[in-house]
Amino acid sequence: MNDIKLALLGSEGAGKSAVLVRFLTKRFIGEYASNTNSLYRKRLSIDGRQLNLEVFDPCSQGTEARCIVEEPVDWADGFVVVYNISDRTSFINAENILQQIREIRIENCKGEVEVPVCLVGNKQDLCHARQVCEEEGRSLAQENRCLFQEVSAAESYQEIANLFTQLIRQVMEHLKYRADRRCYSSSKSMAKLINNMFGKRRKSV
Ligand SMILES: Nc1nc2c(ncn2[C@@H]2O[C@H](COP(=O)(O)OP(=O)(O)OP(=O)(O)O)[C@@H](O)[C@H]2O)c(=O)[nH]1
Repeated sequence: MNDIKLALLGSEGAGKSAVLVRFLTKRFIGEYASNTNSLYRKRLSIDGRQLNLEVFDPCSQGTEARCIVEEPVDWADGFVVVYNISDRTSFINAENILQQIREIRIENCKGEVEVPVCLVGNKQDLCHARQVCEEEGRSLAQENRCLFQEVSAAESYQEIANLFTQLIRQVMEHLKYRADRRCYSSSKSMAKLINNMFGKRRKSV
């Protein structure tokens, strides 16, 4: 059974909880308590594989502060960064968060910076009040090599489900790649060790 840990990041009120709850329950619930950190758990089956999904939805008051972002960046295997298409400030904040994810991963993961991320432009139903065009979201996602989708947690489920599924697939591949690399490098060190122990002796025979 795979364990997949995701973190939701974004401005206060961007609709992080709404997007997540839509994915987990197919329902839209208008209001959520926003003054606590929440950890959601669900068992899923994707491509025939059973997984335990954990999603951290941090209390976003003051998400701009780097210390709030740092904790989930260390913990998570993948990220969902949400902004509100009718709020440019939330888009600028999403841009900063993507940058912070990169910086913190560089600092903490010794160069292993590629981590699956999806950028979500929420509240697509408010397009009459749009402040961020879809193209801007797409190009920010391209710059950061992440998935991108505009959605409306209030009105639709399918796009959100597709996006999470794609992200979870990327996370599973990423975890496998990391495990293979660990395996390869430990078998390389084992080969080196064996060589050191026996190689020299063989030479002197
Ligand atoms: N019109 C519209 N409103 C939405 C949508 N998604 C969420 N909302 C509303 O936006 C407000 C904030 O939603 P939340 O899901 O609590 O946002 P959040 O990012 O988790 O907020 P914090 O927990 O405060 O950080 C609520 O009033 C939701 O009902 C959407 O797709 N369309």
